[in-house]
Formats: sequence, C-alpha cells, structure tokens
Amino acid sequence: MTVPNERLDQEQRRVDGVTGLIRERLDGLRDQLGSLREDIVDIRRNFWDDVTVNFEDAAESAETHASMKQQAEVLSERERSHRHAEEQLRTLLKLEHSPYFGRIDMTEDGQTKTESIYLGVGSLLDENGYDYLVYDWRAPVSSLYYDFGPGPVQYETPSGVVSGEMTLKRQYIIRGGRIVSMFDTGVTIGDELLQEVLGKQSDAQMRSIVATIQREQNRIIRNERARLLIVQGAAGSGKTSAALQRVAYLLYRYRGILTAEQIVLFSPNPMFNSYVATVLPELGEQNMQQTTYQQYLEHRLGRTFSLEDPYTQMEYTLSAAGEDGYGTRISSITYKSGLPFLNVIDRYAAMLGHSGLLFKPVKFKGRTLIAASAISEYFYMLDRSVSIGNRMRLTAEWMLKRLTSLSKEEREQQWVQDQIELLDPETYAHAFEELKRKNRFSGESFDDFDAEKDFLAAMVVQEQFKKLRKRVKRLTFLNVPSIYKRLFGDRSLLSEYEAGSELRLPDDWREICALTVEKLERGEILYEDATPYLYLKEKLEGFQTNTSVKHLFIDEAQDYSPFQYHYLKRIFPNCKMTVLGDLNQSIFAHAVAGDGFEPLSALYGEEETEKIVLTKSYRSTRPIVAFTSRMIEGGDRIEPFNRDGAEPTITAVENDERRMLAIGGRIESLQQAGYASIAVICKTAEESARTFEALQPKAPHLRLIEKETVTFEKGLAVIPSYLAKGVEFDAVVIADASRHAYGKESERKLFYTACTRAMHELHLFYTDRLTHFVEA
Ligand SMILES: Nc1ncnc2c1ncn2[C@@H]1O[C@H](COP(=O)(O)OP(=O)(O)OP(=O)(O)O)[C@@H](O)[C@H]1O
Repeated sequence: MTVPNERLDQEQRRVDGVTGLIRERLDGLRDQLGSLREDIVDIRRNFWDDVTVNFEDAAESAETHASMKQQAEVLSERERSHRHAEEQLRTLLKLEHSPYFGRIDMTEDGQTKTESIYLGVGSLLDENGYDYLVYDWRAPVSSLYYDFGPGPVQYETPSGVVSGEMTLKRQYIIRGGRIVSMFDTGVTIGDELLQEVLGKQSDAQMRSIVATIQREQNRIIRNERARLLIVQGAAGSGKTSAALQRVAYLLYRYRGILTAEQIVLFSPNPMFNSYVATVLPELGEQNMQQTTYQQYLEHRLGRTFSLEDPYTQMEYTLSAAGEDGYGTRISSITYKSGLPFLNVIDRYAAMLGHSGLLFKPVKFKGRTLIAASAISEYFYMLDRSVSIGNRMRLTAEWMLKRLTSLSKEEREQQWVQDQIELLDPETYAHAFEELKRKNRFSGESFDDFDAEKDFLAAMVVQEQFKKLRKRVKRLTFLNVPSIYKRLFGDRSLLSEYEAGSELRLPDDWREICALTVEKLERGEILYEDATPYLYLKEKLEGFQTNTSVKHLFIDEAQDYSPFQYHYLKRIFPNCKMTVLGDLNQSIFAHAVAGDGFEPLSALYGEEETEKIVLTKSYRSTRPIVAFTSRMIEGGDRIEPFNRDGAEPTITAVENDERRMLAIGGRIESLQQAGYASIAVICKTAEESARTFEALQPKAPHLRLIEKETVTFEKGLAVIPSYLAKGVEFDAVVIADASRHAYGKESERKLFYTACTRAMHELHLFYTDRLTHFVEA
C-alpha cells in the first residue's frame, strides 16, 4: 500500500533530521580520528623521550619498567579509541545515504505510549545517547519487523518476552538521503520492495537481504537453540543468503564472545567464496573463514597421496558410463560414503588395537635404530584398555627416550669424528660459547681435549637426531597408508568381516578392493577414500580436534556424504552446525544414493536438531520456476515469488554446428537486451571447453570457468553444470538439452540445478530428441 504524500513529507523530514545528525557525527568523528592519529604517531615517535631509562640498580630498573608500562598503556588506549572511532565511522557511512529501511509502531502491553522503531544496518542513538533513532536489524526488537504484521506481537529479549500491539509496519527505499518509495505492509515484507530488489540484474557478488528477510528465513538467521540446524530449501529460496545474514547476526548477538575467526563456512567451490565475499563487509562485519571440503582434505592429507578432486570424480561419473570398471567405481563411491563403511573402519581399528598395526623402523644412515618389530612389541605391551591414540603417544615417548640413549652410543661412530673435523670455525666458536654459557667450561679456549670431543660429538649427533625426533613426534613411524591398504588387500580380513554379523559389504567388494589397492599403490587416493582414510588415521593417532571453531556452516549440504558428516562432527567437537541444502540438487553419486538428510538428523540426536524447510523461491521469475519445478518430484510444493518474465524457450536444431550458431545468436540478443551476466551451462568440463572454442571467435569476451577459477565475475561465461552450484545469472543458456546429454535418471538433478541458476531468462537448445526431464 503506497503512503499518502503528506506522510511522505513528514517521513522525509525525519530522514533529513537523521542524516543531518549523521553528517554532524561524521564530521566530529573525522576530527576525533585525526587527533587520535596524531597522538598515536606522536607517542610512537617520542616513546623513549618520555620514558626515564635507568637500569643502574634494581630500584631504578623497576621504575624504568613502570614508566615504560605506563607509556605503553597510554598508546594502546589511544589505539583502542582509534579502532572504535573507525568502527563508528564505518557504521555511520553506511547509514548516511540510507539510514533505515523499515519502521514498526508498537505499543507494549500495559503502556499507553506507542513507540516508533526504525530499522537499519547499524544502530544510531540521539544526541542524549539514550533513545535509538535507528535500531540495528539484529537487535531483539527488530525481529518484530520480520516475524509479524500489524496486530498482537511479541519478541524475546535476554530478560524475557515482551508483548504488545503493532499498529504499523512500513518499508522505505532511501537512496542518497531521499525516500524513493515507501509502503505499508502486512505480515510478509512487501511484495513491492521484493519485486524491486529481485527484478534487478544480478551482481558479480551476492547482496545482503536485510531489508527484505522473510519470516521463515528469519527463523534460520536467529536460531540459537539448535546444536544442528538443518535447512532444506528449494533452489533460490535464500539458503546461502540466510546463512550469511546468520553469521552477521551471531557476530552481533555474541559480540565480545564470538569472533569471525571462530566461524567456518564450507562452500562448494573456490569461486563461490569470491561470490559471497562482500556480504558481511557490506553489513559491517568481518568475513568468516571460508574453505572447501577439498581444501580441508588437502590440508589434512599433506603430501601423502595425490588426491583426486570431487570434480574429477564427477567428470568420471558423468562421462565414463559403459567403460570397463564403471560399475565398480560407482559402487565404491556409494559404499565408502555411507555409515556401513564407517562401521567397518571402526571394527578394523578395534582389531588393530589387538594386533596388526604396521610400523616403519627408525633408520639412520642406512642403519636401523629402532626396528618396526620393537615398536610393535612395545605398543602391544601397553595396557589395552588405553585408547589406540594414547598408546601411540606413549609409544612415541618411549621412542624419544630410546633415541636419547641411542644418541649417546652414536657419538662413538666414525662419521661423528669425520664431521667434527669438518666443522667450520664459526660453528666451532659457537659451540665453545655454548659450552661456556652452560658453565661446563671456564677457560678461554678448549684446553681439555676429552671435554671438547664429547661436547662436539654430542652436538653433532643431536643436530642430526633432531629430524628423527621430529618425525617420531609426528607419529610417522605408523604406516597408515599400508594399514589402510591392508583393509582392501588382505583376504583373511575380508573373511573376518564377512563372519562379522552386522557388517554389510557390497556384492562387488572384491572388485572395489582391487580398484582401491591399485590406486593406493600408485600413490593416488580416490576422493571417496580420502575421508575414510583420514578417519582411520585419526582413530589410530588420536583425533586432532579443532576446538576453537564455534560455528560451522555447510552450504550445498546435500553434496556431503554421511561419512563426511561424521568425520566433521569428530573434528569439530565444540561447534554448532548450520547445514543448508536442497535434496533436489544432489549431484554427486554418493549423495544421490543417500537417504536424504536422515543420516544427518541422527548426528546429534533429535533433541539437539532442528529442521527448517524453505519452499518459496526468490531467484527466478514465475515462468522459470513453473518450468523447472516440473522436472522434480514434489516440485509442486515450490512456490514461486510472484515476478513475471519471459517464458523459457526450447529450440530444436539439426546438428551441433547449427546449435552453436543458434546459441551465438541467442547470446547476442541477450546482450542487446542489456543482461550483464549470461551463462552458457554445459554438462561437463569437456563439453564446456568444446563449446567455448566454438563460441569464442564471435564472442571475444567469453570466459571459460574451470574448477581452478577463483573469482566470480559478471559477463558472459561458459561453465560446467556442477561448478554453477550456488551461483546465479541473469540469463542461462543450456547448451545441450538433448536426451543423449541428459538421459540417465541420475542426471535429472544436475539438469535441474543447471536450469535453476537463471534469474530472468532461460533458453534450452537440443538436437535429435529433447531430454525427457522437460515435460513437453
Ligand atoms: N528475503 C530476500 N530478499 C531479497 N532477495 C532474496 C531474499 N531471499 C533470497 N533472495 C535472493 O534470491 C536469490 C537466491 O538466493 P540464494 O542464492 O541465497 O538461494 P539458495 O537457496 O542458496 O539457492 P540455491 O540452492 O539454488 O543455490 C539471491 O539473488 C538472493 O539475493
């Protein structure tokens, strides 16, 4: 509902008043910052002039220290004030052009006065420093704006629930200090504003949605109870947006307790990181830590193996059907992603607690110092009720002691004498100083030949043994790669498993074993093996948990396997998890075969888990949502946001050459229509490369997005379907929607994911027959 003009004038006067005050504050702050900066520079420059330095006796030294401390405190106080003023400046700069976006009028129960509450991206107090002219959108009272329409309302504060009556809910679009438009709305935050926001062209970066957060999204953003919050949301329903605003909310709510470094977001690919990178800074917060699961695996695996990445796995599953061993590979992926395999590893680890661990000897200059059998003997002599990880630590301690006594014996070896003779004068002098420092020698030179010899020998050996000690501390004497390989290579183990009643092994387990062993022997590890390998490693070495991370966000959660979730839970024991996904976009073979989010719900138990379902889709126009939701089961439950647009088009062409010509023509017309981001989505990387080559001569600005691409840019791009996850484009061209490209049932969700990337226009091209995923 649009608001009458006189009210508009009145509101504009308030905006003027507020922006006037903001500008005054900005001027004041700039002055304050200037003088603080001068102070700081001055103190730093003259630090020593203002400190009386005297170390003559204890009393003078103490005074010197006190004076230095005082000076340092003055400096750090000034620096703190400077940081604080800078923060305020940033908030005010954000508010200057658009001080607020919403207003609610509310009368608290038992009160007669109605209060007007204005919401913005930061808070602003009046001159007295008492009343809020603008409330931060994350303040407790602001939740009213997102949760209710006019009528009875309530919100939670740290000191209890406050209830009352809302008499007005108004939205503003303010640009450059002028109210551009203004509406009064009901429960949902008005269609008008959303229409305006969603109708715009896409950006190279995701935008913040604070002005138009929807009620169900607000439940995600402000959820504080759940240990595990699962969000199942349709394509374009705002899962990623809600996740990012939730980070901002948590940083505000737990200011001083929670920092951005304690929040980790697992994103689908490196390009996605760049896509979302500006949202938090736009809201005045620092970015959380961002990583991909692959980067995390690489970090944990170090250089032990060459690790296959999920995209290589994906390319294989999409394009190698019919090749020898394809079925085995798919079965390997499916099985190793599930909890039955986790049970196998648990069982294996338990067995290893009794026997069968493989150790590597500690060798030095070709000689064995500690034999593998000795390590094994010591390990298995330890009390079996102690965990394997702790026994491993005890074994390492024993080995370090052994090395200490072995190092004494080593001093007699000829190589030590040889090396002493080759010592350069500098090292020699250094050794002498060292000896003197330790008070073991008081003369001006080495005149005791034996003392000199002993000391130098000890020094030489110690230096060489340093590396050995380091390796022992890192438990490299435990041969995890061979232990993992044995799980697949040892026939006797297999029969023990099969005898184990509750363990399920797939029918083609032997083939899976052969495939796995072959890879491991080549120093390679398949993507589906990486997490089980690390899980086993951590079980044997003791889990290296990360206790500093307090919140874990997992976007595109459907792409993670149950095994991976269990692993993450073990690695991050102290954190809450928010996982956001869409089962209809499960594109990985392991996920396709999974049972939805069921295994995930069991991770922390029902008590600590909450699930929120988002069914409204905001990204695409109504015709696009209507078109794409027909492709998937339960698609009728997806509600499009009411935004009109052109119907998707389907174009049949005679052959591939014509297809490229037709796509080229379409791109041209989309560019002429003014669309800034256009994606030609192909099924695989290989098809993308071919398409790129065919189109590029006529479209010189065309980019090819590959798995290594790290920045998301506006413009025209060819992109493989699975890399388009999580991002969006003004217009999408599906390069080949033929049945031979998307024919298998397992590719349905991939096709759906590709089509749902479109905001305003969607165009499909095919030769021969159209994929049956599109209803004629
Ligand atoms: N409340 C909202 N107000 C304004 N825009 C919104 C809102 N919710 C979502 N959007 C917009 O809808 C689009 C899709 O949002 P987002 O990418 O967060 O969805 P998603 O659920 O993560 O999608 P997908 O699973 O398909 O990747 C974005 O352009 C986002 O800005």
